[in-house]
Amino acid sequence: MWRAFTRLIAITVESSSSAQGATPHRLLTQQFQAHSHQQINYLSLLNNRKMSSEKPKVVFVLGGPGAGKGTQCSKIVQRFQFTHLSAGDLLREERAREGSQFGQLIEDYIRNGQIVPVEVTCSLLENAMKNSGKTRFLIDGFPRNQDNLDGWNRQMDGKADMQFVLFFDCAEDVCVERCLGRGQSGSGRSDDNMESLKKRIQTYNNDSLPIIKFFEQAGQVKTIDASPDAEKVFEEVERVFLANGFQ
Ligand SMILES: Nc1ncnc2c1ncn2[C@@H]1O[C@H](COP(=O)(O)OP(=O)(O)OP(=O)(O)O)[C@@H](O)[C@H]1O
Ligand SMILES: Nc1ccn([C@@H]2O[C@H](COP(=O)(O)O)[C@@H](O)[C@H]2O)c(=O)n1
Repeated sequence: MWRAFTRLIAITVESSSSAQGATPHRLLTQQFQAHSHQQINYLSLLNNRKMSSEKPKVVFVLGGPGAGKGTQCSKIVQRFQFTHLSAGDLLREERAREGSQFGQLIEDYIRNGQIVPVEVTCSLLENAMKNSGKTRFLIDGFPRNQDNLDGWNRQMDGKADMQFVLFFDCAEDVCVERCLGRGQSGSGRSDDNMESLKKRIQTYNNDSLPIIKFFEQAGQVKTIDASPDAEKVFEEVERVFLANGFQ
């Protein structure tokens, strides 16, 4: 049944432009919701370790595609005691995992620059948090839309303390240039190309920016100018972490 479902997804993506009033995302999500309930539990079963008794501290790291989130997270990990969990990396790992029931679904969403249903992503994040045995996390590229945010609140309620949102503010043309540069240097990513980038940027503007605005209104966003070189950007990042009590 699942194979039939994933085939259906591929067909849906191809043919959805002709479907009246139905975006590829809406169709993919509807198909996912209709079939996912019995499939999803195995992700929760992958790990039955308990989280450490200390409630984990979480920093959400957001910004446009290619803004430099991953680059800065590596620097934060070196300087402060944080564990970096990239939602995109976890999804790519799950896509590549032999026997994964979500591989094709994830690939379809990634190639189309759309956001994978939160049940998959949040389970991957929670499992990774548990597996690490650590208590300070940079959660990079999440929450990316309302579904991500609602899913996190549902699944992680009372299980983690969000400290702040680190927002890398970067002009669209700079983001595009960085992603294309990354593609040319052999990232191997199926979405570091102009066609996917247009969709990723659209998703970012339509779905991710409202989430950043929501956190901003709650006074939880630390905005960093991501346009200078990576060392300069990190000077600002370091200041934010020190000012928030991290050593
Ligand atoms: N401040 C910077 N100046 C110039 N290039 C940068 C800077 N930061 C990162 N880069 C380069 O830009 C590309 C994208 O960076 P990175 O992978 O960190 O972005 P990202 O925000 O994590 O991207 P994505 O959301 O697509 O995963 C990489 O090739 C990286 O080396
Ligand atoms: N919360 C998320 C994060 C990512 N994705 C998908 O992965 C793609 C790549 O993400 P990066 O952060 O590594 O750029 C992204 O375009 C989405 O398709 C997701 O679905 N949900």
